[in-house]
Amino acid sequence: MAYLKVSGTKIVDQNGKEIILRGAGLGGWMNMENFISGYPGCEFQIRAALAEFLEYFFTEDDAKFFKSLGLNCIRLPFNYRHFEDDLNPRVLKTEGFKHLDRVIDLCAKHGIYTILDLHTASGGQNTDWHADAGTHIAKFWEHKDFQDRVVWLWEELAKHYQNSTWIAGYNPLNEPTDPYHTRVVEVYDRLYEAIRKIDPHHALFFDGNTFASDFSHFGDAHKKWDNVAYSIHDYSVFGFPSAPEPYKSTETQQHRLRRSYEKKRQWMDERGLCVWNGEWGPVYARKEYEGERTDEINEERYLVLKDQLNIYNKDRLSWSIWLYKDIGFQGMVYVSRETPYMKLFKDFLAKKHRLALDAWGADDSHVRDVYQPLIDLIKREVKPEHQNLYPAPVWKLSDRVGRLARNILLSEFFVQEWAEHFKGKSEQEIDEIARSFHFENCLHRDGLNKILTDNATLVAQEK
Ligand SMILES: O[C@@H]1[C@@H](O)[C@H](O[C@@H]2CO[C@@H](O[C@@H]3CO[C@@H](O)[C@H](O)[C@H]3O)[C@H](O)[C@H]2O)OC[C@H]1O
Repeated sequence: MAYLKVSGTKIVDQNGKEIILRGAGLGGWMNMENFISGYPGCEFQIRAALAEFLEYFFTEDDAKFFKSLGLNCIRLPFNYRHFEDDLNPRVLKTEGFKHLDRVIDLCAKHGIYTILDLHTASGGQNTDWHADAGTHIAKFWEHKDFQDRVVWLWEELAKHYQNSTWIAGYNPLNEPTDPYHTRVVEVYDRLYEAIRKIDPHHALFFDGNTFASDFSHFGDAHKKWDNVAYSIHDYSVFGFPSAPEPYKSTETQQHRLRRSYEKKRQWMDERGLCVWNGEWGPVYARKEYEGERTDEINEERYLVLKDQLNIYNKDRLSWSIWLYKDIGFQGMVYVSRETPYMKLFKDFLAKKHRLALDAWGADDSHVRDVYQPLIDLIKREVKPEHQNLYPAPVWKLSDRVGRLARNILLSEFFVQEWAEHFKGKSEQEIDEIARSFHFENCLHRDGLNKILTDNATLVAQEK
C-alpha cells in the first residue's frame, strides 16, 4: 500500500490510477458542534461533560456500515485542544492521538481512507461557532503566535502520521476567513514548508478563503506547491430553510446550483488544478418542528442532493458530504429519540430550537420580532456602504446579527442549563447517556443513504 497523490486535476494511486474519493465528514466527534451534539454555544464551554462520548461516537459498526454504502473516505474534523492546551502551548497532549489513531485504524481495516481536518485553530481561523473561539473575530489572522502554534501542531501531526498510507491527506485549516485574503496564502506557505520537511508524501488539501469558497486572491501561489488539492465547500442555499423558493429541479434552479459550484472552482479550472469538495449537503426537516410538512421538505432536499451529485459525477469530483452522525438534522445516521441522551435533553432541545440558538439552518421565526429591531436600527443608522462587514456577502446583515446576538450572546447564558442536566447522575448513567451515540442506538436516514448508495453503484458501472 502506497500513498495517494495529486497529479494534475486528479488524485491517483501508486500506479497512476485515478481514485475518486467519495465519503463524508465525521461531524461532531473530536470537534463537537452545537447542532450536531445538542449543546448551546461552543465546544470549549462544554467539553468536560462528555468524555466517554469519544469512545462511542465511531466504532467498528460505523466503519462497516459506512463501507457498505459504497463510500471510501471519511474526513476527520478535530479540535486543536485535543493536542494542545491554551494554558500550556506547544506541549503536546499525546492522548489526542489515542482517539484519532483508533478511528484511522478502524477505517483502514475496512478499506476506508481518512483525511485529517484541523477544524479549529488557536485564536479561531474563522468567524463561526465551529472555530470554537467563542467570538466572531478570527484572531488567528492577527497574532503570529497563533499561526506559529498551528505550524507547530502540524509538524507534530506529520511526525506521527507520515507513514500512514490509509490517510489520503491533510486538510490543514478548515474554512479560513482572512479579511485581507493575503495572510491565508502566507500561512499555507508556512504550513506547506513545515509539513513537507517532515512528510514529503501526503497530499495536502487547502481550503479556499471565506469558508472554502474563494480562491480569487491565490494568484500564482500554487506554483510553489506540489501534491496539493484545493478544497471548496459547496453548500447550496436550496438545501436550507432559507431557500428562496421550494426546489423543484427546474432548469433555472439547476443552472443556479451549477453556477455557484463553478464560481468556487474557477481559479483551479483556469490552472488545471485538482478540486476536492470537502463539505456539502442539505439539512433535513424534523417532525417535531416541521410537522406534516417534514416529508415534503425532505423530498425537496433529496432532489437538491441528487442534482449536486449529477454535477459532481460529470466532473469526476472527489467529495465529502457533511455529515456522518448527529442528533438528527444533517447526519446519515442519527441518535434515536428513545435514547437516554435525547430523552434527557428533549425539552432543552425544543427550547434551543425555539430560540434559534444554533446558526446552522436556523429557524428564527419565533424570535424574529426580538432581533429585527436591531437589524432595522443598523440599517437606519449605519451608512449603507459600512453595513457589509466581512465575511459579507457570504454573511448578510441578518446573519451577522444572528451570530452575535443569538448564537454567541444568548447561547452563553444556556451553557450552564445544559450542563446541569448531568448533575447528580451516577457514572453508569453518564455512560448510558454517552452511549446514546453508539451505532446500535442510532437510526439511519434511509432516503439520504439510498441516494448515496445508488450513486456509488452508478459510478462503479460508469468506470
Ligand atoms: O463545521 C461545519 C462548518 O465547516 C460549516 O461552515 C459553514 C459553511 O457554510 C458557510 O456558509 C455558506 C457559504 O456559502 C454559501 O454559498 C452558502 O449558502 C452558505 O451556507 C457558513 O458560514 C459556515 O459556517 O458549517 C457546518 C459546520 O458544521
